[in-house]
Order: sequence, then structure tokens, then C-alpha cells
Amino acid sequence: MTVELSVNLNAVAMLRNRRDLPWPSVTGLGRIALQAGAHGLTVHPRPDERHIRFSDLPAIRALIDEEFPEAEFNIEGYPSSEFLDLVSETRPEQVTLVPDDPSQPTSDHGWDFEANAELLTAVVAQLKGEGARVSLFADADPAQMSAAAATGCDRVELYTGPYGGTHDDPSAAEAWIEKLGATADAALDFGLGVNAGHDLTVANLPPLVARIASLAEVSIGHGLTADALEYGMAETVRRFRRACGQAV
Ligand SMILES: CC(=O)[C@@H](O)[C@H](O)COP(=O)(O)O
Ligand SMILES: NCC(=O)COP(=O)(O)O
Repeated sequence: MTVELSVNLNAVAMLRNRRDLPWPSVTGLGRIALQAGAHGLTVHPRPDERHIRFSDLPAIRALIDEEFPEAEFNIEGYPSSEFLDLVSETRPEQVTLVPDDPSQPTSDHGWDFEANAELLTAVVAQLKGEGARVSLFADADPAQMSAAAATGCDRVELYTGPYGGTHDDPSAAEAWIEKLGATADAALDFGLGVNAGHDLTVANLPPLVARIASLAEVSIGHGLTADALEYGMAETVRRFRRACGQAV
């Protein structure tokens, strides 16, 4: 099974938001990602719009519709009425529901599916009725997959933050791979597809991909944007030196 890559544009938007200027362009970087073969684009609009802005969504929708009709738009977030309205207007191919509190700096846990069964079952049905695939953000806990499936969702997105945090501790990384793998196995047993995301990198992806044969999609923003800066820095410095009049 090919693991599809959805590029999360939140980090690009955060950099753009430092100034009242249109660069880096969220849509422009999204275009480059899709031209390079990414399967889709992910955004996680937060209530304070500190990363992606609600006003970014129509342009990303238009980019996909007009230039990359095979690509998917994945919108992540807590199912507030504002978020659900945004989704209805934007019609993403996939919605990933995340149990974020507005005060959280970033997403740091999956759903408690039993405690939120009523909310999730209703919202999943609504979003599926609007034509979206629905994925639910999940901790590495096989015991929760039965309750996840009972909501009617299509997929779970495994929260890989704690695995990403083990970058300097190989034995802890192995233990997290096993927990994530066991959760993916349980999800598959209940008929769920499996996505994964948070703090994934070029270094920590291969063991995850090797362990989870059913992995359908990873969404990556922070590590991918950091690499784009690192691997694009030398050429960019040369461009600016040329602009200074230097012979390069
Ligand atoms: C749902 C998830 O895992 C997050 O990674 C999120 O999409 C990133 O959002 P921020 O970039 O706004 O922290
Ligand atoms: N769903 C996770 C995501 O979209 C990106 O997370 P990160 O790579 O920015 O940690």
C-alpha cells in the first residue's frame, strides 16, 4: 500500500502572519507541494487564526479544483459550530476531528471516544452527509478502536507526537512504534482506515511505514517546513547575493 503525503500548511501560514505581506504564500507553497507529488494539502484552522486563516481556505480549495483535481483537501480541527460552517463552505475531501482546546499551543492528544460518543457520532454523520471522509484523531491505544468505529468514522489519525519526541531515544521510539502499530492493527480489525500525524520527519517515518502496512496517509507540517528551509537556504542565499550585485 502506498502511503500518501498530505502537506500541512499551518507552519507556512504562521511565518506569513509575522508581517502584513503576502509571503510566504500559503497557496503558492501548496502549489509547489502538489507539483512535487504530494497527494493533498492539510490545514488546521484554530479559533484565533494564529496559523492558517479562515480566509485562506477558498484559495486553497480553488487551487485544488482548478489545477490539481486529483488532490485532496484535509481540514483538521475541533468541531465547533464555526469550524463546521467553514467545512460546509469549503467541502474538503477529508475532515479530521481533533479534541483541541483553543488554549493549546498545538494538538497533544486524541479523542476519548467513549466520553465523546454522542458528539462524534452526530458530527461524523453530518460530515459524511456532506460528502467528506471523516477521520478522528486518536491516541496510541488499541482498546479505544471499538468505540472509535462505533462513531461511524472512516479512519483514525494516529497521534504520533510522543513517537516524534523520542528522536534521541531509540528504545523509547521502538516502544511507541509497537503501541502505534497495535492500535493500527485494532483499527483495521474494526474496519477503519489509518492515517498518522504530528512531529513526523524523514528520519522517523520509515520505521512507522514499515510497521503499519495499512497506513493510508501521513500529514506533515512542522518537520517538512523545517526541511524546506534547511534544504532551500543555500540556493536562496545565492539568489540574494546575486540581488546584491555579487557574482555568484
Ligand atoms: C492534528 C495535529 O496533529 C496537528 O499536528 C496540527 O494539525 C498541527 O497544527 P499546528 O501546526 O497549528 O500546531
Ligand atoms: N495531522 C498532523 C499534521 O497535519 C501535521 O503535524 P506536524 O507535522 O505539523 O506536527
